Amino acid sequence: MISGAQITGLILAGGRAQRMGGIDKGLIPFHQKPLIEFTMTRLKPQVGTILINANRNVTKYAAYGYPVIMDETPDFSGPLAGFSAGLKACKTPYLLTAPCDSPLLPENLGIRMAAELEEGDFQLVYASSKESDGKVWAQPVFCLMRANLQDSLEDFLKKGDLKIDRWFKELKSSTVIFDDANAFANVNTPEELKSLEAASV
Ligand SMILES: Nc1nc2c(ncn2[C@@H]2O[C@H](COP(=O)(O)OP(=O)(O)OP(=O)(O)O)[C@@H](O)[C@H]2O)c(=O)[nH]1
Ligand SMILES: [Mg+2]
Repeated sequence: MISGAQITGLILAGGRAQRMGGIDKGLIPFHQKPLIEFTMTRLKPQVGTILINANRNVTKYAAYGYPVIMDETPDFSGPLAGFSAGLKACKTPYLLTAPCDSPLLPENLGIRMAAELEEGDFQLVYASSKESDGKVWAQPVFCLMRANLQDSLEDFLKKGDLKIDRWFKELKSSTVIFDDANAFANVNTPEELKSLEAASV
């Protein structure tokens, strides 16, 4: 069985947050605390160690006591740039990613995805959420992967492709469906921030 100690948690906070007005999304206050702290609190018990992927305010993120890694490419080329930096810095056999803007992420994210990865001998497992109307949505930035995928991702990015689902299709991958879609609620705009805050007192 894959243990939490074998997993490095990668918090993705490297985006531009354009829909939030271009400020650093991980640091905006949510219930009076920087948003990233909620992802950190939920992820911490599920992993052995944490890495923070950020491209701005590195000193502020470093104050949490975890390594802060930046994208190698300075052009905000998307979450796969964060995955790539994470895989390079990862010293455990598995990497579990979660975005900084989903403060209610499942407490059993790691354990369920690890069970799926192991059972099917997959290279990568991503989360999906089931809405109340039964629709299932991929949540590809919640992802457990083998740390040996670094070369595969490098080759993919070298082709100039940035689409996360296209990389997944090159791999032996699977998904785990979580019934509580609310756990994946994410904050993209100031309005979403307000309404999620009101809904999660
Ligand atoms: N490392 C890295 N992560 C990114 C990049 N773009 C997005 N992400 C991360 O991917 C996750 C999902 O992205 P979005 O929700 O679109 O966040 P965003 O790109 O900052 O926001 P918008 O600019 O409004 O799209 C977030 O955790 C982002 O931090 C990037 O260029 N580099
Ligand atoms: Mg984006």
